[in-house]
Amino acid sequence: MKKIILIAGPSGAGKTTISDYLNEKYGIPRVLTHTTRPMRPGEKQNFSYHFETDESFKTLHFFEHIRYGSYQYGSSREALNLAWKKSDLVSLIVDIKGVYTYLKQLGNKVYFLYVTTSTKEELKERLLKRGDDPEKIKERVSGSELNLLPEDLKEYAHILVNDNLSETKSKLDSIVSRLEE
Ligand SMILES: Nc1nc2c(ncn2[C@@H]2O[C@H](COP(=O)(O)OP(=O)(O)O)[C@@H](O)[C@H]2O)c(=O)[nH]1
Ligand SMILES: Nc1ncnc2c1ncn2[C@@H]1O[C@H](COP(=O)(O)OP(=O)(O)O)[C@@H](O)[C@H]1O
Repeated sequence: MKKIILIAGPSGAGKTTISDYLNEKYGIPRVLTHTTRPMRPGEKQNFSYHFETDESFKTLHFFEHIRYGSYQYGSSREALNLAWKKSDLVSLIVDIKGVYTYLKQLGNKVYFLYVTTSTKEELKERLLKRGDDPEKIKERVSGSELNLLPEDLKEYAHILVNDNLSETKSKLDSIVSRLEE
């Protein structure tokens, strides 16, 4: 059965790192989403995201989309189907609002992985190290941008505390072997 590992959690928790690991070790492709935010150092067009202008973003057909500050983000059904053509198991990084949409539309095809760290300080340190703008970091670690796990999503969430990367990888190994059964 086709399945999607839906990855959500605070900025800096390790969502991209996890998605990259799943891709590199298990060939689980990431469903690329579209954004109008600028590329960060090290990011590549059509690799991290499909980077769009406000104009090109308007022309796309979205499954769901959201705005974060002055930037837009969205995921398309086309991109999901494209990834499912390559593999029955795919991953997708979304924010918490996106999780509601996917659970509603795709039901038991969704394996919801909520990634977090034990402390907010760890998130801030990682984001500083990653080279994020300190003003943006403040926004990302407060309010709705923190992407806390809402009470009503707890029953669907598989919580992964990513403090230690090697422990995280071994937890991911067990998750993948269960999902591939
Ligand atoms: N709902 C939704 N959220 C998205 C989409 N693409 C990215 N996001 C979320 O947008 C937020 C900001 O992403 P980004 O600017 O890359 O920063 P990051 O959180 O540091 O990785 C993150 O919470 C992502 O999970 C999308 O297509 N739909
Ligand atoms: N377990 C970990 N311990 C220390 N640093 C980590 C860990 N997991 C990820 N990182 C680093 O933290 C930063 C944020 O991770 P990233 O995967 O970009 O998070 P997100 O996609 O959730 O914003 C990156 O520089 C990444 O290399």
